[in-house]
Amino acid sequence: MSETLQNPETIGFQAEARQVLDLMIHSLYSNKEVFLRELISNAADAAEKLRFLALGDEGLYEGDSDLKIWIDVDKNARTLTVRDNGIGMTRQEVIDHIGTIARSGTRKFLESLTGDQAKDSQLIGQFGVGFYSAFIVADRVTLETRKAGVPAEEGVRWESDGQGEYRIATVTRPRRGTAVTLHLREGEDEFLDPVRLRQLIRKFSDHIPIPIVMKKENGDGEEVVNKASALWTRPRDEIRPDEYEEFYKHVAHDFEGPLAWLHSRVEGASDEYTLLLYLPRRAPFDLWDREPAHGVKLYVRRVFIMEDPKLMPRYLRFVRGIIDSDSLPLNVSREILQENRALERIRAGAVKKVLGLLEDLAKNEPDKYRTFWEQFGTVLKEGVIEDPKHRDRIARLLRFASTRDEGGEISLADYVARMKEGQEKIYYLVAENEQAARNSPHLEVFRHKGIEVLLLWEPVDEWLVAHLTEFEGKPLQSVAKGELDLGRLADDNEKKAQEMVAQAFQDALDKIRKALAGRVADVKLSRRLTDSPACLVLDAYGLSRRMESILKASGQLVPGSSKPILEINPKHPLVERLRDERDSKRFDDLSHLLYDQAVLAEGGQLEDPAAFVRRFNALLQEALGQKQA
Ligand SMILES: Nc1ncnc2c1ncn2[C@@H]1O[C@H](COP(=O)(O)OP(=O)(O)OP(=O)(O)O)[C@@H](O)[C@H]1O
Repeated sequence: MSETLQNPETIGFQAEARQVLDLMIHSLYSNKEVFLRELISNAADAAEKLRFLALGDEGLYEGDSDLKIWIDVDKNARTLTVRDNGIGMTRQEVIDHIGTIARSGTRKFLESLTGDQAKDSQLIGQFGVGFYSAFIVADRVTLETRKAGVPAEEGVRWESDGQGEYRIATVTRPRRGTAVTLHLREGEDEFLDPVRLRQLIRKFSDHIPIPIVMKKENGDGEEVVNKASALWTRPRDEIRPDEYEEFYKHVAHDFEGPLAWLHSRVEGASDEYTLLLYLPRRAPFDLWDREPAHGVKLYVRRVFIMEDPKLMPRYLRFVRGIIDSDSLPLNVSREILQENRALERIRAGAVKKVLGLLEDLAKNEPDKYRTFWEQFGTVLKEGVIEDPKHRDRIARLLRFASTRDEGGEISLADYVARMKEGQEKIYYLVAENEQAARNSPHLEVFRHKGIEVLLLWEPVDEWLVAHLTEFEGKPLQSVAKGELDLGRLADDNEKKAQEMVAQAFQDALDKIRKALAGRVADVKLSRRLTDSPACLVLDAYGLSRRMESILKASGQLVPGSSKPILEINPKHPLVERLRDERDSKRFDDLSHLLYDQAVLAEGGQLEDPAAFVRRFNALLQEALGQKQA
């Protein structure tokens, strides 16, 4: 390396980078050989990107279209080099892609660490180890690169010891592509051993569709070490599970193996394509980002075209893998693809297959399905809203918590199968959080009568139930909206008794309405409550409070918010006390307290907490005073 360095610059990593790097080195040390997979994976991606761009501009090949990855060792210098003749990088790209370890989500990632090495190593894998895994075995890494199609003088050299900064300079590089040289740490000599390297390449990178080349043992020329054929083109029964798993780690940039996969060749009337699609074991950090970094990769006749999260609908955005089409034109651009009919058909086919895979897991591998649901259930729920065509299939895949089940694993089919004699509806409750759901006063009558209620508390659930109005002909009914309608489950004797009580409470109801004017739409006697004194109920079509606050938080205008109905339990001693209260000030205070505690029981926020405390203390003092007297 004797060329002159131009424009040398020393640049510091971001604040969190050192931490991420230290952690990676420590937590991945027991799997240190993964660095090789990561570097080869990047080199293969670079080759595939060039192959695609060269479809439109042959000149990018600079006369060399034989794409390869070379692995070289220099025993004297104790270096290992992974080199490719792929797309290469400009100086700015090196700064942006290689100089940036800490990307979106880094802080969240660091906060999620537990200090437990085994757990943290899984987390860091999920975060994406990539290029920086080189520092597990190297105390200095040099990267030289030159972008395809730019002059040789615009090469770049990047070097770092991973200690907080890197140096970058412009160099002359006649060869296009990237070479990453690892200056191995003391004791890492196994990575200078060609036999060991061959073994690792076959284990991790056999399926890489680009030839990986090493010098022959006898020093006589080069040889290809891997199979170098696209895995998905091989017959299913000839592919071992570990080959599927290694391929997943490469396409998905995941450190852990997949949860499940499907490999299928579709030969339709007008399209032929192959799907190799995977479900990850764990949700990635950017699952909730608007623009996730990764998605499914599209190939046309084995040529990589693009990686696009939009190849799958949003509610299946966790799916990874490849779609390889025989029928799309090779010279497609991203824009054309967005509107391509054939691609639309392929996407529709892929969605069906993924739903099929999920159904299969749910039926035959419930443990795996449980893992899937824990990681991605919230995302799948969006499908009910987003994909009306498959609403029924998706509804069958949903899992819920219920008043009968602590584990959150009830399917709608389970629920329907154990509905009570005479029960016509699927009852559910959407609450602020799990506790508020489980302890909600709205459930009292249902518990009393032994009717199961599904419990929901995720933000997406409000939308879910707005779109999922029925399942197998059974309407879904909120237990917190509208008149309590138990249909044929209602008891005639109870109805009569209630009419009698209503008479006795007429005056009291009027007075409470007056006391709470402006806060509630109405005050009624409750048939839902057995233990609590009061609860709030919404108009059958009104927006729930929670939906209102979600809409407000997302900056949307909420039309004149609908006030709730206060339902009171005439059998509760406090309510009886209120009915007989003659002091109008105390009557008012008690009425407000009933309302406020109904809000609190829902997990809601009081509009005027100070007033609540004042009233509450006044009554408390009175009660205590009475006791002392
Ligand atoms: N050999 C290479 N040739 C060209 N570009 C490369 C090469 N290696 C890395 N890059 C660029 O640097 C980026 C970062 O690589 P890195 O391995 O750190 O992360 P990644 O592969 O994007 O994702 P992950 O961290 O999830 O594996 C790549 O996305 C690519 O743009």
